[in-house]
Amino acid sequence: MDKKGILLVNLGSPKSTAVNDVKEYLDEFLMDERVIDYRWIFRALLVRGIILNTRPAKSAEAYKTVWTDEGSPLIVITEKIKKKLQKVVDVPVEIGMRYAQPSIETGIQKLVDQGISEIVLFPLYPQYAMSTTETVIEMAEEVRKKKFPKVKINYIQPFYNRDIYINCLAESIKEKLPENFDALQFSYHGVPERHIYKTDPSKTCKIDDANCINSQVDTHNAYCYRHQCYKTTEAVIAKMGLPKEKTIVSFQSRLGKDKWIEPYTDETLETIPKKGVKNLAVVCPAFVSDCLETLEEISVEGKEQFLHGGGENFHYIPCLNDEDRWIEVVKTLCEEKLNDFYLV
Ligand SMILES: C=CC1=C(C)c2cc3[nH]c(cc4nc(cc5[nH]c(cc1n2)c(C)c5CCC(=O)O)C(CCC(=O)O)=C4C)c(C)c3C=C
Ligand SMILES: [Fe+2]
Ligand SMILES: [Fe+2]
Repeated sequence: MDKKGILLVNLGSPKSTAVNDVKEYLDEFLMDERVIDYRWIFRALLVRGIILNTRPAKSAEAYKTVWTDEGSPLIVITEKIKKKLQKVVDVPVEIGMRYAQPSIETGIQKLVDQGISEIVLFPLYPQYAMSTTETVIEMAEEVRKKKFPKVKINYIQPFYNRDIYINCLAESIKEKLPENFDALQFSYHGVPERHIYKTDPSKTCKIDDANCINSQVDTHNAYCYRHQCYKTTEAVIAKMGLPKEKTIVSFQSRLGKDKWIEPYTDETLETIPKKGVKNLAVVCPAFVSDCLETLEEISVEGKEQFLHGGGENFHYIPCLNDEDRWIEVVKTLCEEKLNDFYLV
């Protein structure tokens, strides 16, 4: 019987808050053709000729505000998830990051060193996107073919609509919601709009905007990131018994001048107080672990934008992180794949 193991994959962080380390990380990240999907020469001109001249210093300052004694929150939390999962499953668990260290290759190597030849790889993103799930799988396959051709990898699919995840997220939000709030905002990481019309044609958004965001449309292509975000939202608020009128969906972290999927979180935060939303709770379900984008961009910058727009109380709801109920979900999703190895 082949020995099995689990690899949890997250996005990754710079190795320190030094500007040069942030620059190295951003170079690897933004030169990924699934993140900035221009032809190599145009991507290099944009990233190395423009973005990397100014962004690393700005991002390094932002990272300093969230960095902990143990390191980047994203890495520290992913390690905590690994440790808790390891206590409840009977196969070895390792972590790997799509960018920087520990890399996906390092994670696979650690499993192989323990005699493992069948790996369940879990991209820790609830919704599918070219710049998340797809690039993780591409990288893992590249590494596997080049360095570990005898290893089999079974990939966990996006779980944006799985009942066990929805129940877990709904319960977690419910527990953390303040007593009085005018609206609950779901802020998802954005992507350039063209990303949802791209990649493999079977994964492309094929319907108009209104239907894409209408989560009732079941015939919609299962791999549209925007649609999956609306599906997650709809399922969670149904589970919580929250009226749709009390919820807002928006997309954060826009970079550059291209059109990204709308509405934008920063603009929404500035304008909703004028529409009567004075007490706001915000949750970020594109992330399973807190990171720069939630702890700085939402909790600090987002709060300022909301207060500046006339808001009064801003309440950030943390990600699932290493909550026990989330570890149970991770365990279940991993065990499903460990058990169906021969069905793929
Ligand atoms: C074109 C640029 C980007 C796309 C597309 C993108 C998609 C995307 N990203 C995440 C999750 C995370 N992104 C994080 C940081 C981050 N993202 C971008 C750019 C794009 N992301 C940049 C330049 C950065 C670095 C920070 C900065 O300079 O602003 C993080 C946090 C990492 C950390 O160390 O804490 C996460 C997580 C998703 C889910 C996604 C598409 C759906
Ligand atoms: Fe990002
Ligand atoms: Fe769509």
